[in-house]
Amino acid sequence: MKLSERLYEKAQPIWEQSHSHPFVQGIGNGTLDIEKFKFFMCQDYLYLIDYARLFALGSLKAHNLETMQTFAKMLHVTLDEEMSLHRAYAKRLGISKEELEATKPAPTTLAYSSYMLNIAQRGSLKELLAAVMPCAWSYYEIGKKLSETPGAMEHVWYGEWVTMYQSPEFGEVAEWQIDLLDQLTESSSEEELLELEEIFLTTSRFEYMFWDMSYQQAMWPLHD
Ligand SMILES: Cc1ncc(C[n+]2csc(CCO)c2C)c(N)n1
Repeated sequence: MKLSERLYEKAQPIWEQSHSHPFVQGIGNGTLDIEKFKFFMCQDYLYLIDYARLFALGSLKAHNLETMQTFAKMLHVTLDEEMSLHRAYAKRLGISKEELEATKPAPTTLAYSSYMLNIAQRGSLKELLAAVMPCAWSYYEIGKKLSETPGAMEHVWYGEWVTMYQSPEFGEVAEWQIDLLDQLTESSSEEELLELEEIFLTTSRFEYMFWDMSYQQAMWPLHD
């Protein structure tokens, strides 16, 4: 069994909770409160800045030129395509570029980004991939499922979001990460596979927490 098949199976209970979360359902059926979406967009923008750094670390840790190039391409896709979606949304939502960039990270954003950066800096390419994979993969799954709801891709606010994440281009990013980790773990020990599984499940849980944080607009306690 490939590692990705095992990870997919193990993560299903968590991913299903994300999919049925009211934030995700609200994007699909268009009922999500726009204030919650604004909160999400600002926090996600910060998240993507750190996520892009992970791709830079991937390039650094890659074993060959082709892998370096693909990480560099994903870095570009994140900074210039995915974050362009956020910049365009911010404009429509009345959030200035300065305001977007001055967003303070909420506890969950900080915990999630810090965890991934820590894993990626200390570990090899395998640990890095296990940490980043739920992001691209679970978003692609969510995008595809939500795009099946009639009207979801045409919704005045959430249509562009659904259209972007269900796109084959984002599917390819997820598939490339999956194939590379499967290839790198062909002869891994059970002990190593269990460690990678734990990382993958941890960032899957963080994905769920990110939806929930956005729904609750959960900032720091005791902040001014
Ligand atoms: C919390 C959070 N998790 C995942 C994504 C989605 N995502 C992050 S990087 C990437 C690959 C190419 O840029 C994708 C699809 C997000 N935006 N925010």
